[in-house]
Amino acid sequence: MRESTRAQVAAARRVVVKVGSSSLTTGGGDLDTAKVAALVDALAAARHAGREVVLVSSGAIAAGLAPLGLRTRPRDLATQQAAASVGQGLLVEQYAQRFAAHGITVGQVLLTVEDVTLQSRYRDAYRTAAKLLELGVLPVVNENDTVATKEIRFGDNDRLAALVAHLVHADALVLLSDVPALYTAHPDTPGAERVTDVADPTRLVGVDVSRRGSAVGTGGMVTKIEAARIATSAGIPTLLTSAASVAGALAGEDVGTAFAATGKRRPTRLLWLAHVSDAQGRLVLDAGAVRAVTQRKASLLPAGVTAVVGAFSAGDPVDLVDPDGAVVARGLVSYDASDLPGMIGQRTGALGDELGAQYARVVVHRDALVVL
Ligand SMILES: Nc1ncnc2c1ncn2[C@@H]1O[C@H](COP(=O)(O)OP(=O)(O)O)[C@@H](O)[C@H]1O
Ligand SMILES: N[C@@H](CCC(=O)OP(=O)(O)O)C(=O)O
Repeated sequence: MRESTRAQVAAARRVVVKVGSSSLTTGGGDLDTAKVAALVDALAAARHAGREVVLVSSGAIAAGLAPLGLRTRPRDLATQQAAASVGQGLLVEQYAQRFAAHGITVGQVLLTVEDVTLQSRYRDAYRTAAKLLELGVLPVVNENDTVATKEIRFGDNDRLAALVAHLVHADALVLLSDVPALYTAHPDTPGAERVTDVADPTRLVGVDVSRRGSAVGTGGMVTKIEAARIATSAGIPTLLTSAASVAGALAGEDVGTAFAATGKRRPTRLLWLAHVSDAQGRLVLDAGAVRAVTQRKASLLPAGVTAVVGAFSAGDPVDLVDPDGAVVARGLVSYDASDLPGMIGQRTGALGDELGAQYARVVVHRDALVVL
């Protein structure tokens, strides 16, 4: 029989643990040092048991509130970035001090979307993380909030954690929040029940995650489910529970919601493309091109495109849709939207003769394309 997801989490040698702002803050939204200490104790015990831990921690904005005299979490991006700039150092200082008391050194890793999407950058990010782990350092990861702009932000750390789990070749992902598990509806709803196991994402039909998360967190359960989907589709078992249950989760106890691994690993860049990016436009494909792209895994050629929708630039993610408008794939387009109308429907050879060799290229290369 296949090992249960909880047993896989318990056996995982390299674990990514993500903790949300809601689990690290006081009712007023400030950093709660007692909560940080409790988390550190549990993770230090895992480390001393010979496991490798990568911590993805939110809380930079929360930690910056008090020093800036802010009473509530700012809504505008610029003030959030300023708060994160002030708070990130304080957050890592907390971790560094607490882990040092257990004889563990931490290293700060701040990532942007590009670090896990551009091939050269994610190799660098992987190398750094691998070296830190080899040196016995516990990486503390957060989004590089101060430089990330709205268009290219993860926004919440749930999806970042799933991509980091993939990046560092983790054996399991543990998502910690302020609720013990995913419930069939918001936990305040009468009759809401714990979802104990999710064999595959189709089992979530009917689970209501529409209510927003806590006042300090971002994304609520929607982004946690999305993170679990990213990780499990890449072969990484995922457990969602409260920060208070982290030790139980790492020991394989019957806590939280366990999401079973459903797929195999694939390049990180393509994971991002499938799950995180916002498509900037659409290319409508004829039936032959749909078959070529989805079944033969071929590149998309100008001859198979019947219409172009949106104002995208070369390099942007676009959706590839079938003649009925259903999204079949997503890819990074090689041309600006304004270049395409003169090319579509034509054979690449003819285009090369007519417009020059640079126009004989594919519209979306198969290496920059993910079938959905
Ligand atoms: N079906 C559900 N099950 C559990 N929690 C839910 C559900 N729907 C909404 N939530 C909310 O999601 C919140 C956790 O998300 P969030 O505040 O973003 O946390 P974090 O800071 O840990 O990322 C919970 O506090 C809860 O209010
Ligand atoms: N990077 C931000 C975290 C964004 C956020 O709020 O994430 P989360 O609490 O995990 O939903 C911070 O450190 O404040």
